[in-house]
Amino acid sequence: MKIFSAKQIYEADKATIKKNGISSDELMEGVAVQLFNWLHYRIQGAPVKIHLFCGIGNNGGDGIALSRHLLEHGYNIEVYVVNYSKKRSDDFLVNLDRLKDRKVWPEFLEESSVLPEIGRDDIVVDAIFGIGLNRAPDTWVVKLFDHIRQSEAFVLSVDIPSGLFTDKVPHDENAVIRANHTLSFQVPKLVFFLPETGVFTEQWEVLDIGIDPEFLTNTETDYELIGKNEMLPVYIPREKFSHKGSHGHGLIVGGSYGKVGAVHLASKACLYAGSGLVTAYVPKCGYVPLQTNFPEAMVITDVDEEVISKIEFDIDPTVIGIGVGMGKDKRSVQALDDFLNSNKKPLVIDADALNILAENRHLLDKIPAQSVLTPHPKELERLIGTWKDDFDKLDKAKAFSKKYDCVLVIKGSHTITLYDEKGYINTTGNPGMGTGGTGDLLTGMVTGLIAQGYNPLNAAVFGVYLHGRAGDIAVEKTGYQALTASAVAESIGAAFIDLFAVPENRPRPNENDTAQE
Ligand SMILES: NC(=O)C1=CN([C@@H]2O[C@H](COP(=O)(O)OP(=O)(O)OC[C@H]3O[C@@H](n4cnc5c(N)ncnc54)[C@H](OP(=O)(O)O)[C@@H]3O)[C@@H](O)[C@H]2O)[C@H](O)CC1
Ligand SMILES: [K+]
Repeated sequence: MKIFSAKQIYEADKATIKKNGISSDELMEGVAVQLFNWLHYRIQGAPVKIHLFCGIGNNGGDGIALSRHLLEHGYNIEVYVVNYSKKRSDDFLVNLDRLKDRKVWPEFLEESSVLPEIGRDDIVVDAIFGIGLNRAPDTWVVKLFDHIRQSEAFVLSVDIPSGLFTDKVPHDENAVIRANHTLSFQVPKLVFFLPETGVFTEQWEVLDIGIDPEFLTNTETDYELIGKNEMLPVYIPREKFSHKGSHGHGLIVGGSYGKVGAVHLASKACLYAGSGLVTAYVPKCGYVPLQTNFPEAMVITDVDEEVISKIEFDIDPTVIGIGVGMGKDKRSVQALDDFLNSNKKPLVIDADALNILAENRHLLDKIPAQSVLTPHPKELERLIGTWKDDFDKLDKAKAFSKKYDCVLVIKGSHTITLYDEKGYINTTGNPGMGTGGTGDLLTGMVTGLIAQGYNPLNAAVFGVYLHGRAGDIAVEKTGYQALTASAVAESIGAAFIDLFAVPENRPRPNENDTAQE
């Protein structure tokens, strides 16, 4: 799903209005009906008090129009206009008049107003600011946000939590509404997925408000949200007469005394992701454990007992995943340097190999084009330097990806893969996956996908998706606390199968007809 900027959303509105021959008021009315249906379906006419806080622009207009529908269905509403500006949008005014025609006069809240009482069990609809926010809200409006927060009532935000910008991090975290749920129009906003700004809404959901499909299809965006629908077309089906030689050969280089398990996990994930063959290149101490515990893998050992000291082999791998459990011993730094001088194979670079690159920056010029780098936040900081906030981080990461022509995978609760100025935001995964070894699995999976013929960008985006999905499947049996990387690895197969699963509640052909008989 594409993630549009605020500017593109305004353009989409205009395109829809023109193409469908409707007015902006009609578009807003459609929005209000969608909002009403969402609420009505959930509260089913219950007499719960609903406080609607509306601004003076179109976000406020949405809230006022929703009030009318709630009123007409007998809901217990209280409407407030948060009068933060003398300006009014046309559609806000039209809807305010319609409400007044029905004998509802909202209370206008100003700086000096006594704030209304809100009960814990009430519902607050936040339609104060939408995507038109362009400066920090006034202090008295921030006090209102705080008053709403203190009430502990359920907060439903319209389009975006008020006070949240679409393209920057707010200076004051209290100057943003804390939403329990946000109903976002047509597309989610980028800020829902960044660590510093995603915290302002617990849940989000997209409402289809009928934006022109042609505009949605034809407009390129800087970010895309990645779910099953985006990954299905990327999947490369297995051909009937293919064999292990057709699915590539992944080589995993890494490990050091006490950290051979990382190579074990990465090699296993490489194979489970579909690589035809996998070889592990480890210090001598890794030979016995790998051969004993992982018979499917071939093993080549370094001349050194405990560290990687020379990366030399006489096999012809399709792709090499390097760095897991490797450590930063001087000999390994030299080995990586020498290896990069002669290597011509695609690379997936992780963990200590990234740290070595960060500390020996001349090595970055030697990585092959479209190498995949998979840093966690600390490793990323070593590579790109510190950042002011999440947006600055994305800018710096994009510049780094461009400079070194690499696919940069920024690991996090929503992992973002960057390449060629575009970001792919992952939607799978869970907090249980913050446990040792899961990063090694990702390295192995991306290596395994490249081995089979996925291009590096697709391998990174698909690998991240499948990795998270495998974690989501595994956690259902283990719970967050007991989730291990091994359990995630064992669910990689199920993550592939899940790509083709039909949702249980989708009616099968003629199922409804039969049910009526
Ligand atoms: N396709 C869609 O998604 C649709 C969305 N709709 C809704 O429209 C809003 C956006 O509405 P808009 O009127 O453009 O903006 P807001 O309602 O967010 O803000 C209103 C005006 O407030 C001013 N402003 C901005 N920041 C502040 C501030 N800190 N203090 C005071 N005033 C502020 C600003 O005007 P200025 O001229 O003063 O700068 C805003 O214009 C969207 O979020 C949806 O809810 C449509 O209903 C239909 C389609
Ligand atoms: K809002």
